[in-house]
Amino acid sequence: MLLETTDLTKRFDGLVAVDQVDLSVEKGEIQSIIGPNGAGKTTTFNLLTGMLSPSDGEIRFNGEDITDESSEKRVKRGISRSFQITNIFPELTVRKNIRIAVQEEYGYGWNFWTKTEDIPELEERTLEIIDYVGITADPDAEASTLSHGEKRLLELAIVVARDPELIMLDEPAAGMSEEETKEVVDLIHSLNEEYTILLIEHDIDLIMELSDTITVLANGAVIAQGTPEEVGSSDRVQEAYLGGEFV
Ligand SMILES: Nc1ncnc2c1ncn2[C@@H]1O[C@H](COP(=O)(O)OP(=O)(O)OP(=O)(O)O)[C@@H](O)[C@H]1O
Repeated sequence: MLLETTDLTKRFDGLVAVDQVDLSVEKGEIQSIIGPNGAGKTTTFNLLTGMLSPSDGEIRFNGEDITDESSEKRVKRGISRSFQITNIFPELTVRKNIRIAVQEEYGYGWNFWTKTEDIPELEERTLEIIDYVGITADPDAEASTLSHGEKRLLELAIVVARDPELIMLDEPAAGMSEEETKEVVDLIHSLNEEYTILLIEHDIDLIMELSDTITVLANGAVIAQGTPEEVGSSDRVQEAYLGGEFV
């Protein structure tokens, strides 16, 4: 198992946002975490990336206990999360945004004044990633000038640059047109040839199409886990979604 949690729990004062969640993410799969608003999806992601510390429970990655590790250490282990665009430096070019992540991965460290344009391996890797992710925008364009869809691609390029094993995607299709959503589906499929994917998403069609496994949360707890077919036919899931979506 690539990623596993046991009894993962997060309490905020009186509220149990994540309630004894057992997750198992297998190497090579696409797993989705779904659930109504406030179900605990984002909090679970924050626990997995180390942005929040659990109140209880354990997180293991490749069999090792990472429950108390820093976010940066988890990134080094290969857990990389795509935030909704917030990883991007808007005033820097597409190329520079990616190169900063490549630099960090290659151990050069970075600051705004480091001259790295002259290091061929960084430039080569940067261009390779632009090509792999399918960014068609001008690499020398300022990130702030990109369309929403292109920004999401840039965000993914930054994630890929950290050479992850597990890519965590936070609503990858949010704010995208139907056409762009199709492209995201294709991109996630092709990312999955190399990486394990864990995603949070509200778009049920996209989830049913992409997922090998779905974990459904409601009020912080797991109410169903299984293939899209299994989860879609669960009465508890139908109830949690007030009928509708899965029918
Ligand atoms: N820092 C916090 N302090 C207090 N309560 C919080 C905090 N973060 C989240 N919560 C609460 O925990 C519960 C779970 O929230 P969370 O954001 O994880 O749900 P979600 O499934 O991601 O929802 P959405 O689909 O709306 O993004 C909610 O009731 C939320 O109000």
